[in-house]
Amino acid sequence: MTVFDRLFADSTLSQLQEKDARDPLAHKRAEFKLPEDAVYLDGNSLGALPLSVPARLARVAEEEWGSQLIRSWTANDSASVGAAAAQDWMNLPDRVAAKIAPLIGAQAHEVAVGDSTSVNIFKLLSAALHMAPPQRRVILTEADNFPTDLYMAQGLNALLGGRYELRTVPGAELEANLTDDVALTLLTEVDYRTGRKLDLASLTAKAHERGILTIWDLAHSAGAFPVDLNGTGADFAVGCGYKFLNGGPGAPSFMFVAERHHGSAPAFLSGWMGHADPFEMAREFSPAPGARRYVVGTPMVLSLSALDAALDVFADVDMAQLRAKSLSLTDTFIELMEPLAAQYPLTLMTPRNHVQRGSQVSYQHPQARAVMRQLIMRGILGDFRTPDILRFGFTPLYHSHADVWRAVQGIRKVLEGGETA
Ligand SMILES: Cc1ncc(COP(=O)(O)O)c(C=O)c1O
Ligand SMILES: Nc1c(O)cccc1C(=O)C[C@H](N)C(=O)O
Repeated sequence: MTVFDRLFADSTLSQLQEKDARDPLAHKRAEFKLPEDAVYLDGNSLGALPLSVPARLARVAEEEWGSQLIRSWTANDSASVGAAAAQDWMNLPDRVAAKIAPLIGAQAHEVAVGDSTSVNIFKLLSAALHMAPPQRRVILTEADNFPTDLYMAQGLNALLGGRYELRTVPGAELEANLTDDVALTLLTEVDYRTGRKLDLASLTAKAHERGILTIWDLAHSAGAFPVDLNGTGADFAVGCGYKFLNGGPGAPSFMFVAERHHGSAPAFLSGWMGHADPFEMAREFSPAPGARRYVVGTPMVLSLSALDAALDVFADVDMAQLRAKSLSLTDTFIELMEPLAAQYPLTLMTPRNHVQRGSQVSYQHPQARAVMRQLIMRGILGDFRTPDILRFGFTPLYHSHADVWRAVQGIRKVLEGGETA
C-alpha cells in the first residue's frame, strides 16, 4: 500500500467518522445552510448562513419595517403606538454587543457594534493616539498586516500632518521593537494569509511594561476560538461580524474599549447615535456611557438583525470545545496533506505548534491561483491569496473530520490532474 492508498483508505475515513461521532459540537452543523455538493472552507472570509437568519430578516422586513414602520425604533415610548410596536431598534447595537462580549472576554458595555472593521480601526487609532504621550511618535505594526489596517493608519497619519511613523516589522521582530518611542501597536492576532496566531497576552503585557497601548484586530479570532480581552488586559480591539461570527456579507463590525479607558478614549467620530441622549438634539456632543459612544450613525438594522440571530448559534457552545475541535480539524488536514506536500510543490505556511495556530491552514504553491480555480470547480471552496497562497479555513461549528478528508481527496485529484498551469 502506498502512502496515498493509506491516506485514502476506507479505514482512514472510518476513523475520522468515529471522531465525528464523538464530537460534542456535531449537532451545530444542522443549524447552518451548507452546500451538499461542496466543502466550504472559506468561513474565515464569509461565514455560512445560520438557518435562523432568513426568518429573522423576513420578520424585520415585513413586520418591523413593513407594518410597524417608524415605531420600531423605540420601545416603551408613549409616542409610538402600543406595546406591539416596540421593537427597540435603537438598542439593537447594544444587544448585539452583549452577545459578542462573552466570545471575546469582554463586558457588554466595553463593546460597540456598527460600521465596518476598517472604520472601527480608525476610531480606535484616533482615540489611542490622542491618549498616548505626545513624544511617542511610532505606530508599530506588522509588515504583513491585513492591508486595511495599514491603510487606515496611513490615512489617519496623513490627516494628522504626517506626525507619526508607521513602523512595519516582521512578526518575529515585534517584541524587540516595543521601544520608548512607540505610541501603540496595531496587530492582527491571526495572520490572514498564514494562519499564524500571535501571543496576544504576552505581547500586550510586554507593550504595557513599556507604556505602549495595544489595538488588536480579531477578524480571524472572534468566534473561531476563545479570546480573553479582559483576562489579558488588552486596551482596544476590533473584529468582523461576517467571518466566524456568521453575520452575513457586510455584517457590522465590533470594537472593544477596555472599561478603564472609557474616561480617556475620545469618540472622535462623534455621531448623534453615540450621544447620551440622541433625541435631545443637543448642540454639543455628550458621549453615551461606555462603548455606546462609538456607535456613530443610524444602526444598520437589517444587517444587525442578521448578526443578532446568527450569534444565537453560540449560546450553548463551550468555547474550549470549539478550540479543541478547530485544532483537531487543522491537525487532521495537515496530517492528511503530508503525502501530497511531499510529492507536490506545497509548502506549509501555518505553524504546527497549536499555540501559534488560528483556524485555517495555508500552503504556498507556485501555481496557487490555478490550483484554487480547479479546486473551486470541484467544490472545494478555499481561497487564493496573493502571491502564491492556498488558504483553507475551518469552522468548528459546522465542519466534520470527514469534510477534511473529502477536501484533501479533492486536492489530491486536482494536483494529480496537473491542470494547474
Ligand atoms: C485582519 C482583517 N481586518 C479587517 C478586515 C476587513 O475589514 P472590513 O470589514 O472593513 O472590510 C479583514 C478582512 O476583510 C481582515 O482579514
Ligand atoms: N471582507 C471581504 C469582502 O468584502 C470581500 C471578499 C473577501 C473579504 C474578506 O473578508 C477577505 C478576508 N479578510 C481575508 O482574510 O482575506
